[in-house]
Amino acid sequence: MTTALITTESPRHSLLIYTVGNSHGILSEAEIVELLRKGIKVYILSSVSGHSWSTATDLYEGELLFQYEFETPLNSSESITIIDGIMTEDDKERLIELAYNFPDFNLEQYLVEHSPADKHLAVMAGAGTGKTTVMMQRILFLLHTTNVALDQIVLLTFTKDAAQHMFHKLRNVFHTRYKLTGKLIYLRGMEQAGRMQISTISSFAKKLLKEMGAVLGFGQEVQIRSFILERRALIERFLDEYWTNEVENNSIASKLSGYRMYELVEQIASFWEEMEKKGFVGEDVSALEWGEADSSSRNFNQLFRDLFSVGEEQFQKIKRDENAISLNDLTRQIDLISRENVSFENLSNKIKYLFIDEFQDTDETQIRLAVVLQQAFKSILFVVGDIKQSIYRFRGADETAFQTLEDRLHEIGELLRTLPLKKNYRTHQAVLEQLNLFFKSWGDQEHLVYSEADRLIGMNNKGQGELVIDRVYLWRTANKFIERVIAHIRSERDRQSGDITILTRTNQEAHLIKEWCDEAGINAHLVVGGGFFATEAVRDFKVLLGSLLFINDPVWQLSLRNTPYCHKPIAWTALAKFHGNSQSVLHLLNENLPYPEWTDHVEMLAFMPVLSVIRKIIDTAKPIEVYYQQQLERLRDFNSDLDICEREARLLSMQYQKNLNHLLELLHQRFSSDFLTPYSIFKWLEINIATNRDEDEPVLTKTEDGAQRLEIRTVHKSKGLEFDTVIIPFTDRRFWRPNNEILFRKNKEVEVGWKLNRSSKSPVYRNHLHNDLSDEEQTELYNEETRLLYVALTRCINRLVVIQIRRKKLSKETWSYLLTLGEGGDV
Ligand SMILES: Nc1ncnc2c1ncn2[C@@H]1O[C@H](COP(=O)(O)OP(=O)(O)OP(=O)(O)O)[C@@H](O)[C@H]1O
Repeated sequence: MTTALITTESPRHSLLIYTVGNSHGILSEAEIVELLRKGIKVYILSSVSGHSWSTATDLYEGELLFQYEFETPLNSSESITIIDGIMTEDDKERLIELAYNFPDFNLEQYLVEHSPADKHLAVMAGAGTGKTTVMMQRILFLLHTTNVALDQIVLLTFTKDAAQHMFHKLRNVFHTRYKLTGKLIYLRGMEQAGRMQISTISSFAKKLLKEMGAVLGFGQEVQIRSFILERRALIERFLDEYWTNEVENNSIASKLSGYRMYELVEQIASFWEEMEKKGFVGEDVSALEWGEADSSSRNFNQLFRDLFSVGEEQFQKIKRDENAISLNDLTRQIDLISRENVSFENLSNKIKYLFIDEFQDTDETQIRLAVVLQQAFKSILFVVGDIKQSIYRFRGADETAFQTLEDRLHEIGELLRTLPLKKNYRTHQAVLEQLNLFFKSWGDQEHLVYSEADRLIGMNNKGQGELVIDRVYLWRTANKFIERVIAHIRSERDRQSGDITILTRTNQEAHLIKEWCDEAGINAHLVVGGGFFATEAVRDFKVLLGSLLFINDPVWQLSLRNTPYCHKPIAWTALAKFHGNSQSVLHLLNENLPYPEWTDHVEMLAFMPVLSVIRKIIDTAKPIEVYYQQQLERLRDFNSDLDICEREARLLSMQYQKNLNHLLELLHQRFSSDFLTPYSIFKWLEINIATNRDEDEPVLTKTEDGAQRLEIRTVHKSKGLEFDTVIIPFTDRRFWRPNNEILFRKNKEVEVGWKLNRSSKSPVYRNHLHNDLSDEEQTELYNEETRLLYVALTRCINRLVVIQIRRKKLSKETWSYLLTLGEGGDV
């Protein structure tokens, strides 16, 4: 038994008491409350019943600060006291034994959170088991028990969304703690969270590179660019020369098999990008092994071998000359810096603790980056993830991330301990029980790395949970299916006020659902990656700029009259009588200004900075209010319930405003110069609308909209999140494999398999290695689809609605088929 003398002063982070003789241990209730008020966690496991706690402890219970469990009978007869997780091996063994008797006490989480501060730790655990939650608690543990400052902790994750989510979670943790304790350390935490290094791995690498780039020949102001055009130009030049020589030799041109130049350029560019995503850059590319090919494909094989090796060399040179690198090889560049044995000493921030969430999605170079940083700063690593949720294979991640990290650390004499978590706090027990059956069947069939140890133990039994599998036998018409999906959405909305999310595999499916919802007058928010520049707020803003620039162009002026920057819209039909006479149209438009001060604002552009004029226009035209009215009118055509229409219109206009603010923020970031003109903004917008698929739409937070949210997301965009109700509508779409593909296998050297197939009617070209790698790829693809479905199903808290489409002959390559496996394969 630990005989530490407990005073209310001694614990810095937590106190765990197993008590035999008295219901609340060696401290009085008042002393316990005093500890809680200081932000010290208290766990009391008691074998004596009868203590009813005053309401003072209630506050702390829901916030993971206080836990009291009472259970009988117990074998263990001696009391235990553990302060800040420090315990002897003996205590630990007894605690493990005890934990069997206290199922609501989460020993696994306790051990992760309190693991010694100087040890690397990997937490590999299934969905909803509290990986992110325990990461936040771990940060508190470190703040309480070591002298680390928040800016010495780096938190990395994989997507911008997840980074934002993590930031909000951490701020919330500090906020709650501050509310409960009033302690300054938490208030400071809230303030500092904004300055902490919480980011995606690539933006973190970008920052490092800016500081360290000189070593690799990059200047301080190194740029990160996509280089799409430069790379294409390189390919074109290479093909031109290749083509010319070969035509002179009268050989290859005819054998490049009907491909047009631009098609080939496109294809080669996309293969090149794939290589980069998988981390093959510079010398790696010249060292790739292309093997042999049949006579019909031999020329392509040779072309690729030659082109990539020469092209990559030239590409590297361009990047250096331009003092820029491409996004995909960011972490790799850092890796190169480390190989130059550069000291990281001069970096502005030291990294004492490096946390990485969603670790299963890191690729090999990123793992090396973690190891490089560990070595450079002697950082302690804390990585969490779930290989069953590894869904970024296309970016180079695979299921081996944890093992690779362990191996790399081992090589430099560091030890990575792995701990599991098993209790799932997210999904209602009733739903989870059935989900476990699916997961087990996929594990049995080796589609998922899953064993009995991965079985999730459901802790959520609040309210009612339900898994609805709506088995739909092939619908004769598409309309019937749409009706069914919409009926589900409506009925879930009527049922409860929690968030509802519709999850799809692809962006295209998400857009389809959005269209169906729009047509049915249901306001649903589409959250797919990179949609920002396609939003109404951005398009309307472009029209505004166009009409400021082209003041005598009736098309722009008329378009403006149909945006919320105009108070009285003019219908296109009103112009019919002018029979296309642009002067007359312009005359009419000038008589109907968008709003009274419009002409003054146009004139201001001559002497005021453009962004100030735009601000004035927004303040005067009040596009958000106009947009609200427009939406309200539109919605009333669908729905007679005014309250509902007003609510939906309010949500839509809040989103519009959020997008507009985001755009203005981007403009400020992008254009800091005084010489900014409307034309430069216009051009920038035009390019981004046409090409930018990376910028995400900012999402309304729960507190902002305060109402039930209905969202449509791809599964990739749902990573790390949870929703009261999840609806999964498309389950019969066949897993998709591209016609053209490039595959890699790492043996002694890296082997490349490629396949070209323009359409189902054209011939297939491939090298022999592609034949070898193709089956493996098929299995990988299947397994990744299974993992994607695993992520989708595990996002739900209470209700899960899956529309399972069945046909007489159901393709095995569908989610529907995977779902039948869980029911014993009844297809
Ligand atoms: N000990 C706990 N007690 C109560 N609720 C908890 C506990 N741990 C986690 N939770 C809750 O369980 C839910 C899932 O937690 P979290 O998001 O941290 O899991 P995760 O393992 O990161 O999930 P995923 O991998 O699926 O994204 C959250 O709502 C969280 O607040």
